[in-house]
Amino acid sequence: MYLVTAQQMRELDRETIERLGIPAIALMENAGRAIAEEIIALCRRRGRGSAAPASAGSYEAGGYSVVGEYSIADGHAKASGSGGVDAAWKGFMVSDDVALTLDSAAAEHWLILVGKGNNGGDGLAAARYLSEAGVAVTLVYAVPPESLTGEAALQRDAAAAMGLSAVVYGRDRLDFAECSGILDALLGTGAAGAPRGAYAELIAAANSSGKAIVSADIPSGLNADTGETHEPCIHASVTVCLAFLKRGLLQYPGAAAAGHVVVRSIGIPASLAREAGVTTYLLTPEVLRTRLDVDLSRCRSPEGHKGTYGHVLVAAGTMPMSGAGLLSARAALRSGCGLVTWALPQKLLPFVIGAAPELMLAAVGSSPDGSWEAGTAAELLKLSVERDVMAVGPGLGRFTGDNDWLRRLWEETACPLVIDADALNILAEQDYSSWNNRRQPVILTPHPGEMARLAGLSTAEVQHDRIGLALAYAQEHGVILVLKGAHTVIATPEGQAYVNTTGHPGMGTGGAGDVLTGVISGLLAQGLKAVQAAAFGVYLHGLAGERAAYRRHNPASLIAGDIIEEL
Ligand SMILES: NC(=O)C1=CN([C@@H]2O[C@H](COP(=O)(O)OP(=O)(O)OC[C@H]3O[C@@H](n4cnc5c(N)ncnc54)[C@H](OP(=O)(O)O)[C@@H]3O)[C@@H](O)[C@H]2O)[C@@H](O)CC1
Ligand SMILES: [K+]
Repeated sequence: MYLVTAQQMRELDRETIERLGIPAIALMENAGRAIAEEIIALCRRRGRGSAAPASAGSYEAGGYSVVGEYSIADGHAKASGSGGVDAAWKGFMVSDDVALTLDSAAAEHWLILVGKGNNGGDGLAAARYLSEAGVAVTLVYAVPPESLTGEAALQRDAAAAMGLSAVVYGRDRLDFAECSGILDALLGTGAAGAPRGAYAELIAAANSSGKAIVSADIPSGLNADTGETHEPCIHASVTVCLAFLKRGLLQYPGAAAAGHVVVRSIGIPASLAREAGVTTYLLTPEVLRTRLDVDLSRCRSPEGHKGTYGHVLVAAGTMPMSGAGLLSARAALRSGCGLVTWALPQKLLPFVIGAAPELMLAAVGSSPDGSWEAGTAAELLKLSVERDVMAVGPGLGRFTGDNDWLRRLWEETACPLVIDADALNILAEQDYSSWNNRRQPVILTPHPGEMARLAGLSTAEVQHDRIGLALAYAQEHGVILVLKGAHTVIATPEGQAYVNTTGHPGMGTGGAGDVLTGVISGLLAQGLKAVQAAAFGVYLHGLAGERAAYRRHNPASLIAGDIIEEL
């Protein structure tokens, strides 16, 4: 599933209209119908006492979900809002337009908040379809209807010709308490800055009404690219995103404001996005399989042995943070690699022997306090010769000469490197673009604080547009970047980005990142390419976190070791 910016969306709209010759009004009709169908589906679910959309084709994590029109389970197209028809043959049958049929329509009254642009036009089209389904609607124009132009004006006239009731905000009486739901069609991808005037007042009133809100395309007040929420911003139950998923709907806080996101086709072919060079994707099983060529079954050869599945070297852990190394090393084992060697300061050895009997231990250095030393680089380089990947950083601490230490590993190891935690902090002090001889890929796995140090930004600036930053950093530095946090972003030096939605808020616990480092390293050792290992590792780590959270009486009890056990 593609992720697009507002600018890319405008270009794809234009391509569809100008090159394919599909009239803009047809796209708007499709959008209006899709929105109406999702409102009816929401009304039905409310009637059944459930607020969540159907699960077919949905990618869900921690209360956030994206629902597509295609089932990821079987690859068959499924209309996400349709109710289904009895397939058994009972002679000649005529069925109604099920997706636009609502038994409880008489109990519904929706306010349609209409903005001046095409987003408002989508809302007006949706209002007609809802009215046809028997739902009472009242159009609430944010601006005088005469100021609408183009397709939105056509929709205004069609709604008026159908006799739909309409009020103009600020001129006519309006009572949110009288409605059963609100369609937010105020601002879409053409919005600029914080909502102004009547738009701001309507958004604030809608939010405080306590009614269910469905947003057309994006919640009004959201920056469609960055996920920044302006003041005010609609807090939707459902967002019916049109044609392609907008980046801002996946990035927090926008992802929280959007509620459940349903992506609906409106007649813009996906092939246009590919031709236009859109290279940002939602990380789904389908994307893993088809774009990244990952074998999701993780099939193992009947003739395989431990040598078949690769050998990870983990350089990690100090006396006060030995657990970080242990978690990474154990996670690498659980990811399916054949062997894991944990290189650790000599002094730690007696304390960790037996902690995970499956691990091989390699004591390095001779510091009396169990910290790392610059001289261990030579020992690690020797160890790395027989290994397929080196993971460096978890629980490493800082030490004299650590800059040169990391530089040697970077320049002299002949295997892929996964760099995490304090090794990232070391890197942040370097102009490592001048480092040489790196032929094998490097994967950096920063959390937002580490990313801030790497990029010379504040954490808030990192979080402002995680996708944009990850893409820019990975391309500039020639690394695969795994920007951790809610909806981890994986960006490649070639300019692709994948946004993951597996995971659970309970995973915000010490050591969860160390586990991820181990998983990615273990997958690399098994022969996955760097981008495959990074993306699949993040995806599996999130799934394991979800399973671990659901096993607990309360997800807050989740600890990093639980994630390893669910891998
Ligand atoms: N054929 C197509 O293109 C298709 C488009 N589609 C739909 O169109 C949407 C994009 O439509 P759009 O480009 O017309 O912009 P849109 O978001 O409706 O609003 C822009 C208007 O709002 C105003 N305004 C701006 N910022 C403001 C603010 N902060 N506070 C207050 N007002 C503000 C601004 O007015 P101005 O200030 O310039 O007078 C401007 O006129 C897209 O999200 C999708 O829903 C789909 O149906 C597919 C086919
Ligand atoms: K909207």
